[in-house]
Amino acid sequence: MRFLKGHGTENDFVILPDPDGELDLPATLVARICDRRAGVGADGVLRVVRTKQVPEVAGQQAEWFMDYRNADGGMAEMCGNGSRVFARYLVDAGLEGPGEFAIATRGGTRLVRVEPDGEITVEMGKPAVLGSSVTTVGGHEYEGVHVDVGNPHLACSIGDPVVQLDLTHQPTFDPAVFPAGVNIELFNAVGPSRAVMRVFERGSGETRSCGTGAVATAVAAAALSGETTGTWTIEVTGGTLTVVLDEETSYLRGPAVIVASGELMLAE
Ligand SMILES: N[C@@H](CCC[C@H](N)C(=O)O)C(=O)O
Repeated sequence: MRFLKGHGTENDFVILPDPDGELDLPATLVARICDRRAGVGADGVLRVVRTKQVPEVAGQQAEWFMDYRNADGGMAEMCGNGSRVFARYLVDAGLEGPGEFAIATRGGTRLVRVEPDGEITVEMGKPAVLGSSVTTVGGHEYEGVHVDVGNPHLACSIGDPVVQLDLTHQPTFDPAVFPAGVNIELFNAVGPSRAVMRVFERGSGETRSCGTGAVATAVAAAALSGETTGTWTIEVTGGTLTVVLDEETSYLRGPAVIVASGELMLAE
């Protein structure tokens, strides 16, 4: 099985080209591929399949479907960094031209644009603010904003420096609010339009970046000053992302690179 490896601000993915939808990809195989010692190692898998081959998304107006899986093999609706890496692969492979095109995701169709400097912008849709909830990290309880970016987030502005947090264990969350689990962002607002964020992702643990989480963080950070729009710089462990919030939608911009390709020996 051919694979490629790529990342967006060090949120890393194994890319599996499967244009005709022939690949059987059970959760156990995804988990083995993502294993950082016994597999290739990644935060998730991006299966590249023609939209028309997948009944659940076949109605979307996009040639290619990003079948995203978390490192534990679970499916998620959307992945912001993965969308950029997916777009980078499509352009590098000559499957889409450079410029603007749509991709299908479980969270709906997303427009992507390759910028002149090589960064990629993804239109992320209008984030939904659904109230507040709490999490406990290292014995400290933090309140945050429940934001849906296609997938669920709890974005918490905290007084403690995020660099000091211990995110080696699953933070607590309220299963009544998040019955399907949640991605948890902890952030410090460090300027008028800038925040430093760490994240514990559903199905992947702490990652060095999360694109949907950066959008959720921008929404929560803006809300602190009573705003719903603006351009935010989100510093993550693996780099820097830019989030634009406007009245109708949101945009995520950042780098996306392919770093390797090869032949996968793992099989079910
Ligand atoms: N890293 C991603 C989000 C991946 C999905 C998430 N773990 C979930 O389960 O919702 C991003 O860049 O958005």
